[in-house]
Amino acid sequence: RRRPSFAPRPHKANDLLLCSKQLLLKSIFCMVPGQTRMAQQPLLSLPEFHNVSTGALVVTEPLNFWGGARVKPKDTKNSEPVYEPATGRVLCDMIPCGEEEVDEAIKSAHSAYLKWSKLSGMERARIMLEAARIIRERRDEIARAEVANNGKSITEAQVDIDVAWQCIEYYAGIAPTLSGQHIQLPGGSFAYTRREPLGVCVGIGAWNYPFQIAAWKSAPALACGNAMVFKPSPMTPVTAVMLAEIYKEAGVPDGLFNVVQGGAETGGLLCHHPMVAKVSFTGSVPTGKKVMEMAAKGVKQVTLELGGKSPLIIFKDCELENAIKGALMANFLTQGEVCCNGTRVFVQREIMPQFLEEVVKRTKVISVGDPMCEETRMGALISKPHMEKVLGFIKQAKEQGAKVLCGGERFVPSDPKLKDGYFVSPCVLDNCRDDMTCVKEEIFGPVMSVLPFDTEDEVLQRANNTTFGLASGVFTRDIARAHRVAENLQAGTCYINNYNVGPVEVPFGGYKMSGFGRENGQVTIEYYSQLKTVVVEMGDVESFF
Ligand SMILES: NC(=O)c1ccc[n+]([C@@H]2O[C@H](COP(=O)([O-])OP(=O)(O)OC[C@H]3O[C@@H](n4cnc5c(N)ncnc54)[C@H](O)[C@@H]3O)[C@@H](O)[C@H]2O)c1
Ligand SMILES: C[N+](C)(C)CCCC=O
Repeated sequence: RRRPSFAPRPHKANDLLLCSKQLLLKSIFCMVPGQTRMAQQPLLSLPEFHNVSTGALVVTEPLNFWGGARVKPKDTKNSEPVYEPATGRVLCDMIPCGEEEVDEAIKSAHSAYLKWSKLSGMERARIMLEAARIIRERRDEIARAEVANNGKSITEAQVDIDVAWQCIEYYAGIAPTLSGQHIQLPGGSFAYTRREPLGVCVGIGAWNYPFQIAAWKSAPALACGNAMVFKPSPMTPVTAVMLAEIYKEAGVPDGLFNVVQGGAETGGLLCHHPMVAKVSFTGSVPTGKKVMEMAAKGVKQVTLELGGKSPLIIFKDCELENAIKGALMANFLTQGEVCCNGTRVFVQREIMPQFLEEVVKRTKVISVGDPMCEETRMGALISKPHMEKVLGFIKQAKEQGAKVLCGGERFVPSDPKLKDGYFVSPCVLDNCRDDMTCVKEEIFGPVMSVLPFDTEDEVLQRANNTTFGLASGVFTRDIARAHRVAENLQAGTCYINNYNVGPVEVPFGGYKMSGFGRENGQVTIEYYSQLKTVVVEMGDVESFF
């Protein structure tokens, strides 16, 4: 399978016929490649996602992957149902890996690491570029699987998949440039440094960006010559294994990127395993602390990408139209389930009425509904308990004195198949104070808390008055103020006159309890490699003894 990079996949006549038939019937049936008629058996196995619609997907194939193939779970007794957020229907079972399976996956990764780490950066890059190309080619089927599993809108999922292949492409570009330093020493002696891989790295993911997180972790790891065992969230087990298959198809050695399914117990087995050199974790602060503790026992390196409660500061001299768009982007992507969301929106008092009027008007018209539809802008929350938690935060906010300007309720779309979906109408809260729970805690739902402020000093102090430090944002036309505010905000990212843009060239990560280490950008190479110093004596040994 070697097509020129970025060449579109050639359509076969049958493909076109089947696609148009499928669109006409608007239903999902099992297709066998090359067949001219559709079988009457409802789908679905993973390779046939192309036109999948909400409520139609059932995933039955094994979701573990090591040794270059999908692996059936050894024991199904701890199996958990995984729900499709838009319908509340069971999508598949998540069957956690036990000790023996985790050990097999890690050993498989180690044997691949021994081969992969001996390749040159150019050789690794070629394979990674091929993986990026395949993801690009299969963007829509991966995005559809992601939507079925996560509930976000197809438009956003497509962007997530694009970011994933861009990330792999970016680190493929960096792989050949990894190099050390040459240091001259007296008498012709010298030293040099080598940037070497760490070995087997573990990636543990959250459920909000399942495929993208797997790419953000594996791309720099593989570029540096490591192997990876990745554990997705038990709520989103479906798409990481697609990435594993794509890496395999691109030509990585069997075992280089592996997927084990499971929750806390499986995560613990990974963190404790003696053959693991590093754990890169994305998730909540409490779990991050546990991961760090477990990794500390084996003195393993750790990257922690944790939660946030980020401030977005809107000064009265801003370009208001952009500030409003920025506030919407800062709060409502992925149903508000985004770690770096700017959920504390500080608005300078003089422009508060115009800001609120416009932001509420636009929030009310956000189309919430079937996430597979191109027109939908907000899908369903990840789970019923999570939806209830978000609604609980809104109820508590009202009790504490906040005023709901719009949304904040369970939403039941008119389409009957979505009646049990986990939809919440996007919510804007006014009359907020810094001491309210909705302003202090990460809600991880479509809830924007708006807070008035008067001066720059005051807002900086309030913006920084949090244990989190993932992201921040400022809207102003005053260039000096923008950079001054960026300098003084205690956060790993500060967006000036925009929010939630995430090019893969740009490092991403937290300050304070939002974690440490970085993903994306050149700097992440340092988190997936170690530096060896080689000292070369050209003369005789001078001994004191
Ligand atoms: N900073 C970032 O880049 C980023 C990105 C996405 C999500 N998040 C954060 O993630 C959180 C939401 O995700 P979540 O609910 O999946 O988080 P979570 O902490 O509950 O779970 C994250 C992952 O950790 C695993 N896990 C749970 N207990 C474990 C243990 N004891 N040992 C090892 N692994 C364990 C889970 O199975 C899951 O794969 C939010 O706080 C959000 O802000 C951060
Ligand atoms: C919204 N961004 C910029 C893609 C970041 C997503 C990171 C994870 O929640």
